[in-house]
Amino acid sequence: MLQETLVKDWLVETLPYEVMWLDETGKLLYANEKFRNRLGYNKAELLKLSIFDINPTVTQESWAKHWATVKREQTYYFKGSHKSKSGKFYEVEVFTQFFSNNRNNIICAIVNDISHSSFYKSLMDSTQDIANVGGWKLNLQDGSIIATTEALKIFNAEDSEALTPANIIHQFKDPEKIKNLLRGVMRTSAAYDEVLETKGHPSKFIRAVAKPVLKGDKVYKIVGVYQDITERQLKENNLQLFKEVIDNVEDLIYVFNRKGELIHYSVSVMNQLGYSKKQLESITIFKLDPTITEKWWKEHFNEIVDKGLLRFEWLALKTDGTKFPVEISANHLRYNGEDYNCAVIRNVTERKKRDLKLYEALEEIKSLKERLEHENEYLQEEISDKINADNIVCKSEIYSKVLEQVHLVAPTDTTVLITGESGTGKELLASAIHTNSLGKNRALIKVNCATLPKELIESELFGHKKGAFTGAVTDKVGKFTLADGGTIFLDEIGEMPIDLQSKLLRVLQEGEFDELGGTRTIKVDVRVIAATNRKLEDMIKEGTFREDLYYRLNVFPIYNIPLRERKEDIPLLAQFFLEKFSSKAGKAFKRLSKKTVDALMAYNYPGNIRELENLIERAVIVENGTTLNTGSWMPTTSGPIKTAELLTFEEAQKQHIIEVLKRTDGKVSGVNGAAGILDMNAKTLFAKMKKLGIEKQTVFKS
Ligand SMILES: Nc1ncnc2c1ncn2[C@@H]1O[C@H](COP(=O)(O)OP(=O)(O)OP(=O)(O)O)[C@@H](O)[C@H]1O
Repeated sequence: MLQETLVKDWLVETLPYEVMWLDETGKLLYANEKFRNRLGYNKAELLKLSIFDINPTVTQESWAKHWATVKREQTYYFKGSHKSKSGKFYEVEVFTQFFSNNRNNIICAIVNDISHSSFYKSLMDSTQDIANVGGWKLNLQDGSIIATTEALKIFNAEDSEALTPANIIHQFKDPEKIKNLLRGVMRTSAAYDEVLETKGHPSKFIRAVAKPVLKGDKVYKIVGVYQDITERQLKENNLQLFKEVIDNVEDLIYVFNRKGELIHYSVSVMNQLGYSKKQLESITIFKLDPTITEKWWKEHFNEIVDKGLLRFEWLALKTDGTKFPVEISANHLRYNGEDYNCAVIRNVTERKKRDLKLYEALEEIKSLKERLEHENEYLQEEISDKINADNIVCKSEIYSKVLEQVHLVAPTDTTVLITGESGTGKELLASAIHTNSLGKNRALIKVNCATLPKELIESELFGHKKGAFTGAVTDKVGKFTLADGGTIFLDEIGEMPIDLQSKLLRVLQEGEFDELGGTRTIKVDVRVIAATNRKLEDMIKEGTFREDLYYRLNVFPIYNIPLRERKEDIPLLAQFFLEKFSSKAGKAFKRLSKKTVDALMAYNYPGNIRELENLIERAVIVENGTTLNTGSWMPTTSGPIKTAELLTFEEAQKQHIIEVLKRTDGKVSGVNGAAGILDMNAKTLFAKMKKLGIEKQTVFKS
């Protein structure tokens, strides 16, 4: 029997369950080792305890009820919580059995700690783990709290005790808030569901949910959940940040669906267009802009879906009816199988204003350019006004008077004698007289008396018959015959040999002459224009020019003024030559710089207009650009002419020719010859040299 008791004791002690025996008063009669270990008591301590120590939620009243139930049912199963010696609670399932022996009644309870073991528990744990959710239950009767592992993990707590209201509030950044929430649920059964931020770095965002469990109208327990939503919250915070960024950008951002319904918009839409949040709640593109038709929207939407992105300009409409220019980037968005048009709209009013200003500035530049062109045209016109039909440039009053004389005498058949320095334009005046004369349709026959050898002048002027002199192999028609009915221009008349002068006088007086080597007298009706740079009066005195011829020629004298005496003409003449030679040389010159004009004006031009003409021709060759600037081509400015330095024109010509010949080593014609440099016909230069007594020996002697 004893043996049997021992075996039973041994069996109970080694059972894999916690076992305890209780009497009717709730006193512990026995507890096996497992039970003692779980609660943390030794055998002696344990035998002093009652059920009220082990489960503080049990009252005398509830124990009596429980006793009665177990007695009646004999076996009874329930779940509850036990408190260890250290004060920690843990959940248990209890199988109770009622024993009655010789009026000794006991309850034998087999207790199973289910806080860690059950399948459901582990399922719940992993669910909690995945969802970062931890549960807790606070018993308001005894202040005991049970919390799941996940709940402990969220707060880095070792045991449930850390989650009691007194402990938990200090975990949060705003302890007052959680305190109030807990107070609310305890006192007024107010459930809560809040997101609270914990202390610490980094902090956590915890969703705290709690509900009262009522017994009658009294809050008996609070069950709650903590959920770590830090990650989600941060995402939400970021999203919120993005949203704020979007809302705070200047651009308007709209998202429309295919139907044209406004799905999302930035706050700027309200600010800039004047809408309220409510007005935008269920608005469509058609209300936002009544100019948009359903058909247009459909096509536009499809185009965006097709191309992915469309950029265009538009006028945004404000609620007050005013419009402003915008630039729209419409993007295709595909989300959850739906197409959206996300439009970013930029107010371009300022840019447009700038564009307008730019446009206006451009227009102004254009009109200035046109004005300049007109001015240029005007200048051109002015020049062409000054260049008359005879290609004579004239601005000066003094020269205008000369031209007046030209026009006065031109339509008459009066003989004209044009005098003036070389290069002043005597030949040009002769042409002008001719082109304004009645015989203008006939050619102007020109004879340069200086270029012809003396012995040939007669035949040149009057013609000859074959055999008239040695070398006269054919008949030759003279220039007077050619000029019959028209005009003959006798240039350098001062070079006319004295013995021919009487023959010329006869033509002038009687309109007839005898053909050289012929028998007949030829009658002609010729208008004579003669020119000379020599002082004929002096020649008369010297006996080299017939006085009667002089008077016959000098019926209508025109004195051509040297350029230095009509400097006002220089700018126009220079411009005229610049254009003439520029187009001839294929250059781009359009104008002369002021400096160039000033320098040209400062020069005295012993060679007169011809010298200016040659100067510009040279400049056009050596320079480039559109504006002619001064350069090496410019002659050194001649200062005021001192009387003592003044040479006679002939002497000046002689010295100049000698100077040139020295440089060409006496070469007169051909490449690099003096005639080329002096811009003269070689024959003329030979004649001139002869006349001036220049011989090669003279050149190399000096
Ligand atoms: N007023 C002018 N406007 C434009 N060109 C002119 C003017 N006067 C002269 N010229 C030009 O100057 C150059 C010299 O003129 P022109 O040959 O008529 O002078 P000239 O007095 O006859 O000279 P020379 O006595 O040496 O024969 C010519 O090319 C001529 O076209």
